[in-house]
Amino acid sequence: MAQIGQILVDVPTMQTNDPYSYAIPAEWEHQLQAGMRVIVPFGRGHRMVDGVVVGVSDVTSFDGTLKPIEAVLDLSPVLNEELQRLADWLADETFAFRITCIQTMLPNLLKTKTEREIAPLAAITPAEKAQYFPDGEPRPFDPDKLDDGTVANLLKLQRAGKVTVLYHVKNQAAAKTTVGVAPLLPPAKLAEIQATVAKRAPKQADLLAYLQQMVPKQPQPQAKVVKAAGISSAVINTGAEKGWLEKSTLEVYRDPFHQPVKPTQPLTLNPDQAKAVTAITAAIDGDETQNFLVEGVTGSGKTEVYLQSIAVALRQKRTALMLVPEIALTPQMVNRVKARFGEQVAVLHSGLSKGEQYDEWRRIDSGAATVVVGARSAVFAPVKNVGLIIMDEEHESSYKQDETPRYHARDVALWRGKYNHCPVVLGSATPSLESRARAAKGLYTRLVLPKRVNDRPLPTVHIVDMREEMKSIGDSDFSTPLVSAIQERLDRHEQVVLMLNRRGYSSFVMCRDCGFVLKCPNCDISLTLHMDSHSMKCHYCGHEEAIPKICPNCHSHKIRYYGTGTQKVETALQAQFPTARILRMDVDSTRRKGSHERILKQFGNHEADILLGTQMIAKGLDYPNVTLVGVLNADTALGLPDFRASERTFQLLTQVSGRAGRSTKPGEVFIQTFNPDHYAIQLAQSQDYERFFVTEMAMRHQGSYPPYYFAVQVTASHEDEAVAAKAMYQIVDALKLDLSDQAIVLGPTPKAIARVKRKYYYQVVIKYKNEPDLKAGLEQIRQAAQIPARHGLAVTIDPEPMNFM
Ligand SMILES: Nc1ncnc2c1ncn2[C@@H]1O[C@H](COP(=O)(O)OP(=O)(O)OP(=O)(O)O)[C@@H](O)[C@H]1O
Ligand SMILES: [Zn+2]
Repeated sequence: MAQIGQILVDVPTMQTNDPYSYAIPAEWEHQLQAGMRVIVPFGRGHRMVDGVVVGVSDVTSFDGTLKPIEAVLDLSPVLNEELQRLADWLADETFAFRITCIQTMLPNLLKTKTEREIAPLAAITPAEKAQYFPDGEPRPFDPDKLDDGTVANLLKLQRAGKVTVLYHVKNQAAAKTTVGVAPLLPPAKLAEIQATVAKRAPKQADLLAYLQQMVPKQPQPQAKVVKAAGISSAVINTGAEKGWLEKSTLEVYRDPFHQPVKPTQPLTLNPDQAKAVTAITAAIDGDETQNFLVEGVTGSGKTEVYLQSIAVALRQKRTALMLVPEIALTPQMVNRVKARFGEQVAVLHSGLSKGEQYDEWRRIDSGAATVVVGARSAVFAPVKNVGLIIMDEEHESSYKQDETPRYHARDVALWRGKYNHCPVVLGSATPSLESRARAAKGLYTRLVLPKRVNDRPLPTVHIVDMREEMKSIGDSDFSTPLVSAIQERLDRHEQVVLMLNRRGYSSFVMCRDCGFVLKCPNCDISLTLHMDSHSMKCHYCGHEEAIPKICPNCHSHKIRYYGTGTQKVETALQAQFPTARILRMDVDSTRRKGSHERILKQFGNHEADILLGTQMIAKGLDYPNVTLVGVLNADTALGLPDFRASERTFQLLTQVSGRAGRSTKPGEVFIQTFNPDHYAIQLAQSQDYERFFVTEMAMRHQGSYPPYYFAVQVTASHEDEAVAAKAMYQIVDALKLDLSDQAIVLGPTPKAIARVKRKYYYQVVIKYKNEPDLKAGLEQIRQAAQIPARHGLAVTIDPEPMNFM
């Protein structure tokens, strides 16, 4: 009996979305499993491409045309059964290629070309070790270069847990290294030499003294040795020449969360928290899948509810997955989880090197890590036997992926909850309308934490009408009441958080004579002035050019800056409060790795009085000394042509307000706005989520928007505007929608920013209640969009657009 493998090849096109059959070479028979990666010849030219096994079946004989699998990259599946099913579902849901979905789910290291080694494990017998690892060291593993018998035997050892396969990135250029120093001689010997050189070369004696108290074979960074021993690096070189010490290359571990954290014990829950934990516990124990929406005001202690629920899952020998919006912005949350659960916590985030990511992934896959914390893509972590999935700040739009596959982590979490028979807990102070509406329908059980812990009050929120303020403060960005509130805090040594939703120095540059605005040559967007780099930048494509001194259009010298950015406000703020220590946090100040954490840590240590930032400072911060929050421009989002503009504004204002007065000192908030009567701003003032929900739902109903309607956004882009537009009209025709009452079509229209990176974007938004043929229709469009005749035309389908822009 022979076997054939069903292989999805890594060639994301329509024709290859279904697996191809390949003959399984004899040595891999009954070894090859679904979820393993392979290399196969593809197409007429027999070009070698990567692929993933999705099925294996027995056949009596091969059809003569079947090509054989060229090589097998894994000894065991990198995608377990659950993740394989998830990939199928994901491809279906998001109109993406199956191979693209699989690639999205794997850690980066497994996506790149890697070198493999096979290494002995403790369980190996001396005889086996002698046979396969003659020098006792791991050996390169390339099944292609080994004879079939050896491969088969190594596979057997692997299944018996006696060997393991290690992956190395070929290009380790990204790894940060430094010079390490370790003693080569035992301490007694070093002491002996020290005595002989003490008079003649006191610096060498110092080095020898230091080396004696080092742990053998544990290199320390050279810089550290130089400093601690009080010597120069020339002395280290002498030591190396004389054979006292050995230099080596040390990899610097760059995980900002690797610092040890002080362990914490569970807190005594207040009655609302206890009720929530009890309900979640019952669902972890129960057979039916039950999902929850934890709606808790800012500072109500949601984290403690999560942590104690995770503990319940762990006690049952199950695992837990916790999603956070963005790891870099939530170091406090990661530390809290680590402080409670220690070594068994794995953290997945983009700040890790590929190797570190892969190490964490493997700790999860092997079951060594039982609690996983990570941002959006961590929802694909290979945790098994999941007992609980938590999604903190569930309303955050960063949970939705903006590129293919356009998935929402919430939907993936719900799918995995069902698969694992475990509850999904969505938590927020300001749940998304979708989630709150589903809770109202009974799809989620609502758990409410209506008060802050220890009955601390919510902050007092003031609305500042900037239309009035402008009369006295001119074009300053700070209203009179905000200025005196900041001064008060500085006098009392308390801390201030200021939010401004625009980075850069000013918004745009305009000529006062001819009205010319400097725009990006590639995109339909004006360029932003950046003072730190002394240039004009496009926030969409990264285009950068010099700041104009005269108008490029009319050559007038009256070219001026308009609008406000974080850099400009920082300068103005410093001028107003010369002694205040200010930290700025925006995309520009946090470009370097680890800078988010550093800024937040500095602020947490009260090394600064004011933290000024974009909306990235609104999330999760829990600093007891912050008693004042100021929002400089509450209106930025309100003006956008986005049906979620009010929701986003309400959420952002409520979240950022929630940073004030979280400990014993009460908090105060000033919201500067030109729309003081807008309901989103008024209700953010009273921090009344329920009223906002009811009001906004009425608006959505009136406008036939989600969550009353489902929506799909189809986009076509091409360098030629006419091609993009025409494609959109053809697509709408082809869909044959029932426009009588089930579907509403908006467009085709150019997108809000019609041109990005030299391509024109046209879109259509289809809102529908129940359109049974829509999915099949869209699937067809996806296929039609692949026709080579339409070269350069890209069609994308977003099944749950975050906005219609
Ligand atoms: N039962 C409790 N007893 C005492 N302190 C508690 C208790 N629960 C939580 N806390 C403390 O209250 C503070 C606020 O809790 P936490 O940060 O979890 O709030 P949150 O609901 O997540 O708020 P936000 O949505 O604003 O981030 C924390 O410092 C936490 O340690
Ligand atoms: Zn641009």
